[in-house]
Amino acid sequence: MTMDTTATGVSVRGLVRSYGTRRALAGIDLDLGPGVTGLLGRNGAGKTTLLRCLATDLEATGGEVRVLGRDPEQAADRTEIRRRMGYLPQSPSFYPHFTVFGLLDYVAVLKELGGRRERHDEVRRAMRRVDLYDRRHSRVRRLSGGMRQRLGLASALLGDPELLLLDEPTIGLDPEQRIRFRDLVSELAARSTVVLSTHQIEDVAALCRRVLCLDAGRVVFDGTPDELVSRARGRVWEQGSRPAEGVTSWRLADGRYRVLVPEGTENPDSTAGVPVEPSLEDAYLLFTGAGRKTR
Ligand SMILES: Nc1ncnc2c1ncn2[C@@H]1O[C@H](COP(=O)(O)OP(=O)(O)OP(=O)(O)O)[C@@H](O)[C@H]1O
Repeated sequence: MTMDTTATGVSVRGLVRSYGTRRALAGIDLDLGPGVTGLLGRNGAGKTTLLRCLATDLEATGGEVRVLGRDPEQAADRTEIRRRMGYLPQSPSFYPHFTVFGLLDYVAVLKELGGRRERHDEVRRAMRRVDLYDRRHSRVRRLSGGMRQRLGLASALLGDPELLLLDEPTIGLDPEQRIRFRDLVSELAARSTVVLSTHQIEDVAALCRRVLCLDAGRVVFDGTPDELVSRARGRVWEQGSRPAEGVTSWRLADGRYRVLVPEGTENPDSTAGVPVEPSLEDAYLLFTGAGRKTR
């Protein structure tokens, strides 16, 4: 595969990242452009590690990475990437004594967002976008968990980034804020590349044109949400009796069992039930390694 080094999006070839002897990313090839791409996978699959490599927060152990056409291994390119990218880490940490406005202004200074007036306008815009304008004078330590998450999002949105990397962005948001978030990201994705790591299937269904399923540091599915569901057809069953050990299944309200049959295997109880139309959640569970032991 040749490398796409155009100035938009992300291009990755053979990306490996190890922590000591543990391989968190085991050879990833990717090209990402405008729109929202959902990064799915169970705990430990490598999602955060991949986002951190793209965000210039972690160096690759092997392979090649280009972000907005730049090479994160070069100091000048790294600075340029950081200026043009927004990153919401999994557990954003803030200076607790800063006010909401003060903190965002500080980030805006680091991002070199214009002169004082222009910068303050941008900070106000970011606060309004995440509905924190009324709390602009509040100290960070006095915000609720969901408000802190929104503050992290506002900081990622500063300067209308060309690339937005969001690690589990809707954790702790109430339903109203979650809908607001979707609206905002969907609007941004019309012109920017957005990568969203999440366990929230509803967010994937609402936002993502493309999904990547990671399992043990590899991409095991790359396609649209509809294609993910199609691939699960014939692999989701409902049956009256409890399935055999070792198969992922759960009891439904009517006492029947929903059973997931992984690719390459057959339902051992096929006479006890019938295949049913898979949901996106079924497909997600099937292609992110449900039922196997965590590493
Ligand atoms: N700083 C670290 N030091 C050592 N190992 C790490 C470190 N960060 C992650 N790992 C390991 O790398 C693997 C991938 O972790 P990563 O955080 O990328 O997964 P994830 O898909 O984001 O998981 P989650 O859904 O739980 O956030 C895991 O096996 C994890 O234990």
